[in-house]
Amino acid sequence: MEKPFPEMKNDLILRAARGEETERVPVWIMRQAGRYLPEFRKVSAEYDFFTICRTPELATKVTIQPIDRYDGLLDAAIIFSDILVVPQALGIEVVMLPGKGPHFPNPIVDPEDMHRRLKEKVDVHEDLQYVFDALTMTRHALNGRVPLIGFAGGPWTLMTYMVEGAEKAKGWIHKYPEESQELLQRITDVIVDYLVGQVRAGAQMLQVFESFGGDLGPDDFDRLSLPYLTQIVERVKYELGSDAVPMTIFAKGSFYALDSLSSIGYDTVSLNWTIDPEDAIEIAQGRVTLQGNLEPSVLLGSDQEIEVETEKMVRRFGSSTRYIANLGHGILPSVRLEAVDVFLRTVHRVGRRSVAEEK
Ligand SMILES: Cc1c2[nH]c(c1CCC(=O)O)Cc1[nH]c(c(CCC(=O)O)c1C)Cc1[nH]c(c(CCC(=O)O)c1C)Cc1[nH]c(c(C)c1CCC(=O)O)C2
Repeated sequence: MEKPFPEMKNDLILRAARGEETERVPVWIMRQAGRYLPEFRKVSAEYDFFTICRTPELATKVTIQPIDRYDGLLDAAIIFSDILVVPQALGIEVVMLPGKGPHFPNPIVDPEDMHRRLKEKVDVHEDLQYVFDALTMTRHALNGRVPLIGFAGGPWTLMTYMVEGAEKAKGWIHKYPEESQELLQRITDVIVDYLVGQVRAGAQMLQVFESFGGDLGPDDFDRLSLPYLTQIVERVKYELGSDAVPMTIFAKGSFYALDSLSSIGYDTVSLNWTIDPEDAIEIAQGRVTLQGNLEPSVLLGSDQEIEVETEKMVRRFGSSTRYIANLGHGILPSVRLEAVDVFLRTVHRVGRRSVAEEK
């Protein structure tokens, strides 16, 4: 018998994602385990990025770092990993260049190359078991303090990386339209198994990062991203049961797709700062919980500015009970520790459920 997971002491974010009433607006920060934390920099000076991902003890440790530092202020942990572990599982090499980001030494150059090099059958329990182990270990170590979020990259975003960037990816969709759909489908199939495995291992909420969604215009998004994002949510919920786990879609910059993204089965839609809260609420019509969307560089400003901008954001979203506060993208590495504290405390202060009534 496996050890049961600890009882939850704070499930605010899960309730908000499902559209239930919450006492206050929940908050977490994309990339909250990262370089702005001195304790993270210490670990990352000692171990290579993917070594941390592949070592459950290390992944658990860094996942919990922000939860400890901002004790009682964050309402979720997100497992320390990267969206690029899926291309690795498909057989494509990825290295993380410190301070520069991901690098693909041998990107896929054409369909023939894809057929030759892409692994035909990926068994996520063989290639990505280390993520599942990290999730199980972290879920126990969190001891019910906050829910644990699992994640994957969106197919269009991963394809862009695998063929070496947006220009090449757009070249593919015009030069090799059928094989592009094949590549997107093959990536999607792995993502579905991967997300299902994450939930079985202990993830309590899932987020799909279609970070390069905004590179596509509305028509291309409908062809190259939306069908796969739809498959992901439908198939994961089919496998696990539709109430098993709330799912968030973050298609960064694809504000034009908010209506469709609100109607394909995701519980939460994460927004960046290119859409006004009022417009988002109007389009979403209560079908989904909205998450976001502070411009991350606000956290580079003074405490006072952070407080003003955060308060404005929470009040603007606040008339919607279906809201989770976050940044519009990942936290920047040069953000001060105190700035994060101000952001979180402001959400706690302004986001009490009286906000809606005050308006
Ligand atoms: C596009 C993307 C990637 N990775 C991810 C995305 C989607 C989100 C987004 O749009 O930003 C997702 C991701 N990457 C990381 C997490 C961990 C959990 C968390 O949010 O705290 C998550 C959720 C760790 C990481 N992933 C990376 C770091 C920094 C590693 C380091 O240099 O020490 C961390 C903590 C590296 C990474 N990984 C990636 C890039 C572009 C970079 C370099 C840019 C950067 O450094 O911020 C690919």
